[in-house]
Amino acid sequence: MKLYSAKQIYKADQISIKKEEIGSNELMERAALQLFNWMHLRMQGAPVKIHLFCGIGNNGGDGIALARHLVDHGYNLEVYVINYSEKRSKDFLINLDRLKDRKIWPHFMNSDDELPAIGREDIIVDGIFGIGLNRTPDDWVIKVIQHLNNSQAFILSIDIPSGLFTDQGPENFDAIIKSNYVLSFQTPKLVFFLPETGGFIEQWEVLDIGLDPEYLMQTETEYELIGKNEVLTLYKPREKFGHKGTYGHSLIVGGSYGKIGSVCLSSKAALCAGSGLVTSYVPRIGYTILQTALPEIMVLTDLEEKELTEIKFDIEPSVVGIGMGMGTSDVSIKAFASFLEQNKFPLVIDADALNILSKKKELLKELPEKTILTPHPKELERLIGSWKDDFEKLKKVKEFSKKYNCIVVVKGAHTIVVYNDKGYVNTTGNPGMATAGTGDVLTGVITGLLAQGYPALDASIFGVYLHGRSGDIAVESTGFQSLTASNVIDNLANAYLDLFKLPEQPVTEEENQSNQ
Ligand SMILES: NC(=O)C1=CN([C@@H]2O[C@H](COP(=O)(O)OP(=O)(O)OC[C@H]3O[C@@H](n4cnc5c(N)ncnc54)[C@H](OP(=O)(O)O)[C@@H]3O)[C@@H](O)[C@H]2O)[C@@H](O)CC1
Ligand SMILES: Nc1ncnc2c1ncn2[C@@H]1O[C@H](COP(=O)(O)OP(=O)(O)O)[C@@H](O)[C@H]1O
Ligand SMILES: [K+]
Repeated sequence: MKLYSAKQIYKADQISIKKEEIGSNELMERAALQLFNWMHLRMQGAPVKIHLFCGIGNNGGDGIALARHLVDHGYNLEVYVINYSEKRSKDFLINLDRLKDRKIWPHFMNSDDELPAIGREDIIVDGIFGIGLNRTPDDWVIKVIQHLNNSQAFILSIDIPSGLFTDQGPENFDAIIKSNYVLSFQTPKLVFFLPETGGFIEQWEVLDIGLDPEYLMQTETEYELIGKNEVLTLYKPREKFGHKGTYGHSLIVGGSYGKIGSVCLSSKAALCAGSGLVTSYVPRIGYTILQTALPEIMVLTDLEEKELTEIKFDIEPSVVGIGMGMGTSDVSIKAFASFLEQNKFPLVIDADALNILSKKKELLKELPEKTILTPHPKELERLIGSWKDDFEKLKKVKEFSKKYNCIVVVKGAHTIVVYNDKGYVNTTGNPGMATAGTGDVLTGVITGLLAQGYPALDASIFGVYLHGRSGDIAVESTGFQSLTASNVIDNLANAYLDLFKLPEQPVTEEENQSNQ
């Protein structure tokens, strides 16, 4: 699913109005009806108190139009207009008049007005600011927003939590509504998925207001949201006459005294992702451990007992996944540097190998094209330097990707795979995965996919999705706290099977009767 920018949404808006020969207030009416239907389906006329807070732009207009439908259906409603500007939008005014025709007078709130009492069992609808926010709200509006956040009532936001910019980082985190549910028009917004701002959205859903499909389809976006539909097109089925050679040979290089487990995890993950063969390359101390833990895997060892001192092998792997548990001692740095200088195989680079690249940036030019780097936030910071907000971070990652022609997997709750100017935002995974070794598993999965012939970008996007989906299936039986990296590997099989499971279909009346 494409993630459109505010500018693109406004454009879609204009094109739809022109093509369909409708007024902009008709589009607002569609939005309001969708909002109303969503609420009405769930509330079924319940007499819960609804506090509807509107701004004076089109987000507020949506709110005022929604108010009319709620009143027409007998809901228990209080409407407030936050008067933060004199410039009321045309469609806001049209809808305000329609509401007044029904003898409903909103409370117009200015900077000195007392804030209304809100019960924790009430519902707040937030239509203060939408995608038109272009500066931090005034202090008194921030106080209103804080008042709503502190009320503990359920907050339903129209389009986007008020106070959140659509395409830039926040300047003041106190100025943002903490939404329990966001009903977003036509497209979710990128900020819903970024670490700094994602916490302001508990759940979201898209409401289709019928913006011009042709424009939406033809328009390229900087970011795409990756779910099952997107990865299904990447999946490569196995061939009847395929053999283990067809599915490639992964070489996993890493480990040091006390950190051989990381190589076990990556190696097993590569195997379970479908790599035909897997060899692990470790210091000698790892030999017995790997041979005992993973009988399917071949093992090569360094001459040194406890750390890697030379990365040399006489096999021809399809891909090398390198760095987990490797350490950054002087000898291992040297080993990695001379490996890179001679290497001709595709690479997936993780953990200490990333830290070495950060220390010795001159090595970056040795990376083969489309090398995949999988940094967690700290590793990323070492690699590209610090950032002021998530948008600057992504900008820097894109520059880095272009400069070194590499793919950067920015790990997090919503991992973003970045290549050149484009970002792919993952939707699978859960907080149970914030546990030791899940990153090693990801490196193994991506390496295993590359070995099978997936192009590097596809392997990264699909690998991140599968890894998260395995974690989601695993957590159903482990719970968040007890999920381990091994559980993620054990469920890779289920994640693959899940790709082809159809969503549960609603049971029809006849089927229901014939089952009785
Ligand atoms: N195509 C779609 O998806 C459809 C979208 N629709 C809805 O429209 C919403 C966007 O509406 P919008 O453009 O009128 O902007 P909105 O967010 O209501 O802000 C209002 C105005 O406030 C101002 N302003 C900004 N920051 C400020 C600040 N800090 N403090 C004070 N003032 C500030 C700024 O004006 P300025 O003062 O800069 O001239 C801005 O224009 C969208 O989210 C959706 O709900 C639907 O109706 C149907 C179709
Ligand atoms: N809250 C979360 N939601 C979803 N995925 C998460 C969350 N926290 C961590 N993960 C995933 O778990 C993995 C952790 O990787 P990393 O920090 O490198 O762990 P390690 O170094 O222990 O292997 C990443 O793939 C990350 O996306
Ligand atoms: K809003």
